[in-house]
Amino acid sequence: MQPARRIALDVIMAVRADDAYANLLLPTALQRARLSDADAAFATELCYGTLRLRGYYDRVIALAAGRSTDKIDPPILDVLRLACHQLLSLRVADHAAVDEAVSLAKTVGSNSATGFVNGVLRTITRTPASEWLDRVLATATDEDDRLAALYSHPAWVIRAFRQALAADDRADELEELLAADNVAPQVSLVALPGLATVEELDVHPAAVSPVGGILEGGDPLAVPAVRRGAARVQDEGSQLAALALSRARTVTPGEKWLDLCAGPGGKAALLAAEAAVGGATLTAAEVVPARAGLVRSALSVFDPAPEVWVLDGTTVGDTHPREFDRILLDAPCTGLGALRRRPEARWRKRPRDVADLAELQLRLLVAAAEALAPGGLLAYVTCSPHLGETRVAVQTATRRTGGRLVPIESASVVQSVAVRDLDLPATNHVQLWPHRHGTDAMFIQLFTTSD
Ligand SMILES: C[S@@+](CC[C@H](N)C(=O)[O-])C[C@H]1O[C@@H](n2cnc3c(N)ncnc32)[C@H](O)[C@@H]1O
Repeated sequence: MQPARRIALDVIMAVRADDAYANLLLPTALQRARLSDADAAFATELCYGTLRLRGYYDRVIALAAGRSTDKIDPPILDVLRLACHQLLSLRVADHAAVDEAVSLAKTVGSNSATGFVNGVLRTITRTPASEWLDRVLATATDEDDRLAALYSHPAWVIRAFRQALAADDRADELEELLAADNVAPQVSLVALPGLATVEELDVHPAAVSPVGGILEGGDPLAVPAVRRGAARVQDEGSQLAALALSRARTVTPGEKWLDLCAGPGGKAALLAAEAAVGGATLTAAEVVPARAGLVRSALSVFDPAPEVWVLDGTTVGDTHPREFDRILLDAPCTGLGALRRRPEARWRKRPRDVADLAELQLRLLVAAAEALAPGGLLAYVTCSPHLGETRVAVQTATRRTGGRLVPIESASVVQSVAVRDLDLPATNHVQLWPHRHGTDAMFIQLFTTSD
């Protein structure tokens, strides 16, 4: 049995059974197995590809097996999904994919299950991949179901994306967005100002960020600036979000900045660098102690290192009223804007998560508003384009703060920071998109106060 397939199956099963995160589990598993670069790349493609396209493969499996996938033993279903990815997307030789799947099935199921896997996969191999697609699409009940099948997204996520795109007058870009979610992003790096330069990273030019670059393959730790903590892996949308706050206006030395939801510390590191260059002081807060530890380690490259508080951000208005000149609220959110880099996330989130998170986002926004000094700047950021977490949150927070929080035109700020024309619509906020900007779908709204 090939170790790449074994590792991929183990990770896929852990994601399903234990709510594990593939992007945390897989690198450790690969390191432990000491695979060659080629085998590690194969295991990664098998694992991420299978998790992403699970929705489509389940439809093929149901047709080939003649039964609904919830009637299939979950570990056996995982084996079938893994084989589907090889047969339908990677065009691995039929016999290799089927024989290896049967061997894997023996380790997780009964003899009859092994026969079942063999039978279902032989059925799949008898029909070309393009015809399976036609057959699956023929079963679609409506347009949302067709898109759900074709792009392997839950239908409720498709509806949320359609609404968010329509609100930006981009309704006709839905399929481009869904397709972009199924392509693994390139690795982008940020050079922390004052500690490293983009030139010394020796990488390809960034798509939009003035402090970023793109690493085309290879290990980020091979870049010396990354090894010494002066550069980090960071999505370019996140870079623009942090810079929108730090560069919206000139920094006055002595300004006090707060990153209210800082874990694991990516934006905090960029803000700390910007603060140090401008003579401001950053404090980072995070409610989960272990994540506050990650923030501390992200900030340990600075001397002096910014303070990190373990703090429930919803209380900051009471404990630190009118104290901070700039606040970043990178709110806990569904992460629907980062589906490219979190292959299993689309299947894990539920519509009710949006409602729970929206309430927390509002409480954090209201608290941040109270902690903001008169005339200060607040950046509300999510890596989700869901309107409930973006525009609706902004409108509700504006009301709930009795008008103290005043949205300011953010598109021109973000555009002025970016290195190329972002073609942003004339809206108050900024919504970035993977298919347009090559970034996660970050939402950015800057606010000031009315007093
Ligand atoms: C979207 S992440 C922030 C990502 C971070 N800014 C970065 O760039 O690395 C949101 C963070 O908010 C934290 N969080 C959730 N509820 C919080 C609360 N009530 N107060 C402070 N932090 C909270 C989560 O634990 C999570 O680490």
